Amino acid sequence: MSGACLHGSVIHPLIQQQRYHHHYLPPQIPLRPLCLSPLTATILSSSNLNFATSVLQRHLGAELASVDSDDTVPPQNGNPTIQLETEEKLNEEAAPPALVPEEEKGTRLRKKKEEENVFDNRYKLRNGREVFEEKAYLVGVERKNEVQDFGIEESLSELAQLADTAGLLVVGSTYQKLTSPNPRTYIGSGKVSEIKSAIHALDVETVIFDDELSAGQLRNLEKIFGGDVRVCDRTALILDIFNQRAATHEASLQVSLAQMEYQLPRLTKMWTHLERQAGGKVKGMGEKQIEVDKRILRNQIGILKKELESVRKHRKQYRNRRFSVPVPVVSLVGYTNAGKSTLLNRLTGADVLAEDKLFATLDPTTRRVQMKNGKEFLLTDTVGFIQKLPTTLVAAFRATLEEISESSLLVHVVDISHPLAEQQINAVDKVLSELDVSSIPRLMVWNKVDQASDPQKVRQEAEKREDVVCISALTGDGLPEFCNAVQDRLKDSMVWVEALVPFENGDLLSTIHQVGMVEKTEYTEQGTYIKAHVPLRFARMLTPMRQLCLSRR
Ligand SMILES: Nc1nc2c(ncn2[C@@H]2O[C@H](COP(=O)(O)OP(=O)(O)OP(=O)(O)O)[C@@H](O)[C@H]2O)c(=O)[nH]1
Ligand SMILES: [Mg+2]
Repeated sequence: MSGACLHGSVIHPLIQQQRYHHHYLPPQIPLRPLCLSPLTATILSSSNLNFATSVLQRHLGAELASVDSDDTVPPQNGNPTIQLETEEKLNEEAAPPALVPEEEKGTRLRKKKEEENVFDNRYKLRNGREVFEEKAYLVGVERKNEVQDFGIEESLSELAQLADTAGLLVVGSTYQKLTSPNPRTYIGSGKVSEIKSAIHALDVETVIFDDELSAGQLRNLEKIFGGDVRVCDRTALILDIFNQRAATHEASLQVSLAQMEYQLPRLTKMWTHLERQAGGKVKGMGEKQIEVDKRILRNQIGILKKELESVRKHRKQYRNRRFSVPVPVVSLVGYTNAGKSTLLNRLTGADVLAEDKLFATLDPTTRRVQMKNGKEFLLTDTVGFIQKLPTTLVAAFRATLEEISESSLLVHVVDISHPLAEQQINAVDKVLSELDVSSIPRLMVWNKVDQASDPQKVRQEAEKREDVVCISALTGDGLPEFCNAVQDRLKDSMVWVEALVPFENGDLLSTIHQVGMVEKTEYTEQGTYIKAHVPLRFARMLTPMRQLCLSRR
């Protein structure tokens, strides 16, 4: 199967066994006439059951797609699974029953039962969904003559974490030092043979490369590894996690779009499949079909983009409404697993999922932070970043990340206890530079100080630096200092005013107290005299009163 997806990990073994029939991930989008070819449409997971069922029924015909009532594979978690009756299965059923001695039948049954038990044990609950724990083998390449922030072993260990988050069981890994990747197989032929042996020895089902592979490389490697071994890359793995995690309509749309854009240049497996089926005679047919599929996918991408545009408009309107009360917006950004959601939860009592997994958050969540001094700001939690984050993914999430570009302050949350904290900071800076947010003031927060090997030393180091606050979102340590630092930074983005506010403008005065930084209040006969830092729009509203104030002097 094509390296474009790992979705097989979320469906039952009957479908697993037909893996080479799956070509790309099912878009997690509402029902619309997606006319993928029958072979292409055979990707199913319980999460998009309706979508998949309808696609299958429409394109395979109702007799080929049915909700599974097969008692050998019980529905998982109450979610019905879909069983595909592929050509092989239909042929199998058509064949006359062979005569098998009773004893042999018993042994076969026992063996089947044992196999089923092994399969059963490999169903795991990940991201709130049941997944089939495939055995994965990781492969990386260290480029000679190139200085990388993340060493190869560190990058592979992060890849293992990603694989674990996706619900795979990592059984081994390897890497190779290369001057430049092999255009056919990415790695050298010796390494390919070594991996092939490992595949057999360890029963590997998926080989994951730490770097993005071309369609040709994916195809060649799958051919060499043979059987049902699938090959995929880091991007496909991240997309698979995003697919599992997407909880809202907008996130689903964005993930679908990113998946389709990733799959478009990689639509090759169908061709291979048809070729394999008919000994190359229908090669032309396969090629034609791939063109049809590409066209369908392109149309689908267009529809998705339009739909995202409308969601984006809606979000903008919502943001504009929110801005009618101009509470400053502070966005939390940072490497995945740094503790952004934990910080938001801690400060606002929100209930955002925070867990020791990568990419726990996909959707931005905004909550109001009320400080002890009565001041307020809005805090937005965003999707985490990671090294080697493909530009297509950053682009796909641009709509969500627009929240970041419209904030008054970016708080960069760092897991300071992580051995690669510095490299993670660089990776985040790199993504931020792609988002064009360089003009927004930033504050750096060193989180998880409680977990650092020498918390005291970390605190001392932070004190030396002006732009860093040390906290523990988990224990609450340093949070008052964090809020003060946020206020100080926000002040920098405001306008300094001295104004005389007439008593009849009492509402305005209280809003200024709420959103601005008032340094002096004095009650006079003409009104309230204030000295404050206020957001620009308030400075403009206060203009006539500022003149009043000047004439008072
Ligand atoms: N020891 C310790 N653990 C923390 C702290 N802050 C967060 N964590 C843990 O770190 C893990 C990740 O936290 P999240 O808040 O989900 O991280 P995130 O940055 O939102 O991650 P993504 O949503 O994946 O980008 C969780 O297991 C938290 O409990 C901290 O200050 N100290
Ligand atoms: Mg989070």
